[in-house]
Amino acid sequence: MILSKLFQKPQCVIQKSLYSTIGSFQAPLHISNEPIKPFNGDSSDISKLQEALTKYQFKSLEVPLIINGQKIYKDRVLKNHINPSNHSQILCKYAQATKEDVNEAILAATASKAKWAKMSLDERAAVFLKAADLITTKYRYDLLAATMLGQGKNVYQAEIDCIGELADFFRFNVKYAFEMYKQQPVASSPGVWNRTEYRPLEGFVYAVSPFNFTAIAGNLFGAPALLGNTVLWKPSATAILSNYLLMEIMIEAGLPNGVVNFIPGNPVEVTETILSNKNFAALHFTGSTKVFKDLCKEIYSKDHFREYPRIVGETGGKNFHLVHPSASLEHTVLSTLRGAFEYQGQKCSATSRLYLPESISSEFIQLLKENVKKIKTENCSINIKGFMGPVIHEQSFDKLAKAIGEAKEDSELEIVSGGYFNKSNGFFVEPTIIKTTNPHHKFLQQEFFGPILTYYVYPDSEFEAICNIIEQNSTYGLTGSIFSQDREAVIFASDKLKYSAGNFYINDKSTGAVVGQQSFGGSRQSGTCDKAGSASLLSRFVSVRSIKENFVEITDFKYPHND
Ligand SMILES: NC(=O)c1ccc[n+]([C@@H]2O[C@H](COP(=O)([O-])OP(=O)(O)OC[C@H]3O[C@@H](n4cnc5c(N)ncnc54)[C@H](O)[C@@H]3O)[C@@H](O)[C@H]2O)c1
Ligand SMILES: N[C@@H](CCC=O)C(=O)O
Repeated sequence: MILSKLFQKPQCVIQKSLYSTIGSFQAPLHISNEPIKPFNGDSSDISKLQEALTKYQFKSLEVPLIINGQKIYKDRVLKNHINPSNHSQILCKYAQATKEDVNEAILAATASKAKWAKMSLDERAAVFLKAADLITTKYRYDLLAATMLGQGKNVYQAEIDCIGELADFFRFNVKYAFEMYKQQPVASSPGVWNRTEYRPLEGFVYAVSPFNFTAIAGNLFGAPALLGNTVLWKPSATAILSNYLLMEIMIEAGLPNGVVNFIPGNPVEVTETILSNKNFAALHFTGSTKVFKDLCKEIYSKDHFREYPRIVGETGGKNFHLVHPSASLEHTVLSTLRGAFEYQGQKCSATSRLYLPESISSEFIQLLKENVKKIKTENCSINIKGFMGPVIHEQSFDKLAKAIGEAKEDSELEIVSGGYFNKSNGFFVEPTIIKTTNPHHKFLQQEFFGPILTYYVYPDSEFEAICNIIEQNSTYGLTGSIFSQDREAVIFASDKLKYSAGNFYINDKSTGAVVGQQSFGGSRQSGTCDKAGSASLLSRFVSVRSIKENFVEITDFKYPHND
């Protein structure tokens, strides 16, 4: 159907602008962070959530591809999205895109581009503001349930993700886009008028999203689309349920057909087809460092693209908590527990390495162990009050079990708490604390992406030396925290660790960036540091054009100095 449209006889008529603004608009003034529900007693919230959880557990949904607004399911290879808390439960079956589907999606993105790009920002923004309102009202409990069931989150982790952060991304991106459009030349010479245009990129954007945050998936397709780009979105195989629901919400919010095309599928095959098209203009990726590096290599190996592709990637982390002897003990212990074990350590920002001064290390670890022992790994969709659920899939479970097995054999490592795992029902790994005597040990450098916290004890007198060691071992550069009541120590660490963390926290845990408050991202092996939740990220998806209009006509080619 789309192919025939594309090859109709071209009509060189000046297409009457369908959209013209007769007003200069601004983003709604009330844009602020979405309030987070505490789920600590309001029975109506909890009963609505439980109703949604029941609905989605037994819905056995069929998830189609969505290309040019058309749902495609029939005759496609189907895969299961299972519940990681109860892996015998299939949450949905989803269609896998074929090569032909991907090419259809490219045609749809190409065909819908002109109209979407020609819409004024306020028209495009309205779709995302509407979506944010649908997310935080009509579909709030559905999205929570889908994220809890499909990605193994407890209700609080789901609430800060698929409700708070997702709505914040959509709303604050609108605010940032209007502010960006307002950035105009600061001068025009006499008889000249200079303007700046923020064109969308000339081709289509490829969005590739991770399993662990529904919000990140929304931002990966949403930020480019808001600016007039059209997108092919490949979701993670272990986030299908929530991601499909989000796509449905976007359609209800008025997203025109073809602007975002939902194409789950074999990531290698989907990518290969996309990168073979010259109109590929940008990769918007979040995921592991290895995958991102492979994608970059593949993109750089090709020279057929019409424009230099923009590559925006947020990847792995090995985030530190550095504790100074002056730190407030209980606050630091509890912050470390949250940073390391909330969402089972499956945050790119999770605290996975800890540096303790000798003078407080025993008391610190004792208090940490006492609190960790209160944590039960369980199905947090059944026990709404649960703290810790499963890891996302068997591959992750086996990787973590292997690491724990290695720790038991390594003379430089000692498991001081946890070390247990069981995948008979769900992929459950206990919160595990490991001590190392080697400040350069690989357990202090390698990302496990699970509930494993490794710590090293340093002599109190060697605070500066440990800062140097942390800097030296920071192949990643995502997040990090200093806990200290000593201002000079904070200043020293902040300076010495300037490039060890793109998000640097003082007396707070290494997770939990909030859109509009701490834009998120890091450099080194953690990504391109384009800072999700900021105007700088949006700038990566526009192709700026400078316009100079001259009102004065010349009457001679000579310049004043010519004779
Ligand atoms: N820096 C950040 O903001 C951030 C946020 C979330 C997750 N992460 C990182 O992501 C990882 C966890 O997420 P994950 O397990 O979903 O990551 P992943 O790299 O396994 O998958 C991410 C996406 O890449 C796709 N993919 C996998 N192999 C591919 C290939 N060869 N070609 C094209 N696409 C491919 C997957 O299908 C998925 O959609 C961790 O390393 C974590 O640190 C980083
Ligand atoms: N932005 C989130 C982490 C996202 C990666 O997984 C945080 O700051 O905790």
